Amino acid sequence: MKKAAILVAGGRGTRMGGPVSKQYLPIGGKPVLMHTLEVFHEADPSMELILVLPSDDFDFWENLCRNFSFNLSHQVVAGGNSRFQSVRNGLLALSHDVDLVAIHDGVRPFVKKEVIQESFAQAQATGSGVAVVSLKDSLRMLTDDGKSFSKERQDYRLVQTPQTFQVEKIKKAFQSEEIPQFTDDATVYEYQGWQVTLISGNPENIKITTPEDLEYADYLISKRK
Ligand SMILES: Nc1ccn([C@@H]2O[C@H](COP(=O)(O)OP(=O)(O)OP(=O)(O)O)[C@@H](O)[C@H]2O)c(=O)n1
Ligand SMILES: C[C@](O)(CO)[C@H](O)COP(=O)(O)O
Repeated sequence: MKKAAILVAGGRGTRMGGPVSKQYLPIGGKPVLMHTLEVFHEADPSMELILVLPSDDFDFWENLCRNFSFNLSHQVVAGGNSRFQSVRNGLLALSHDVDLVAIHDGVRPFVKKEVIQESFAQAQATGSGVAVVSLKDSLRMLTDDGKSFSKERQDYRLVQTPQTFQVEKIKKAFQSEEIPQFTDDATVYEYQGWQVTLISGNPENIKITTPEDLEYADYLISKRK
């Protein structure tokens, strides 16, 4: 089974702020995206790697790779105006012989290679493998009249990436017209009437979104050394 990964990094990181988009910021002395590409390569060195970036950033990324002597082979593809569109562009760039594809946020560098491997195993067996984690806090639902009521937290999961699929099915799913509910790839897949398979993610696989996340990312990297 030939595998590929699409790492989406076509966003602008508005919640992080700052002059440089978050996917290029250094953690542990190296840009976030280089960590993410490396863990996918470690999970399976034969995996095809596709990196989706804003087209304005192509030269910037090439220079970063040169400055960091980053030689891991990958294909760069132009992103779209939404995450959905960036994923769709990545899917269109896959080689024709790829059977399974992991879709992953480029700004989640702390995914464990075992989670990536399990997501591929489940996708091969069932069509999909979507990383989720349990909630640690209690949960409340807000009502229109300004009140709230508690919900059973064991009935819910927080959804991460990777979200891995059989290529034929996820390509078909992404032919749908985009709707606001498509905040992740599992939702696009499910919209076809197909059930997704959940796998256990790793809790430290955070989506680096705000400046506090970057501080936590630095802490996680420092613990590895
Ligand atoms: N048009 C877009 C928007 C988002 N993404 C990617 O989807 C992932 C998750 O999105 P998010 O964390 O929201 O990133 P941004 O859109 O960059 O952040 P913000 O919403 O704060 O602007 C990121 O790796 C981001 O680069 C993308 O590939 N193309
Ligand atoms: C795909 C995702 O990371 C799963 O949790 C999430 O839905 C992305 O949301 P965002 O609003 O694009 O950051």
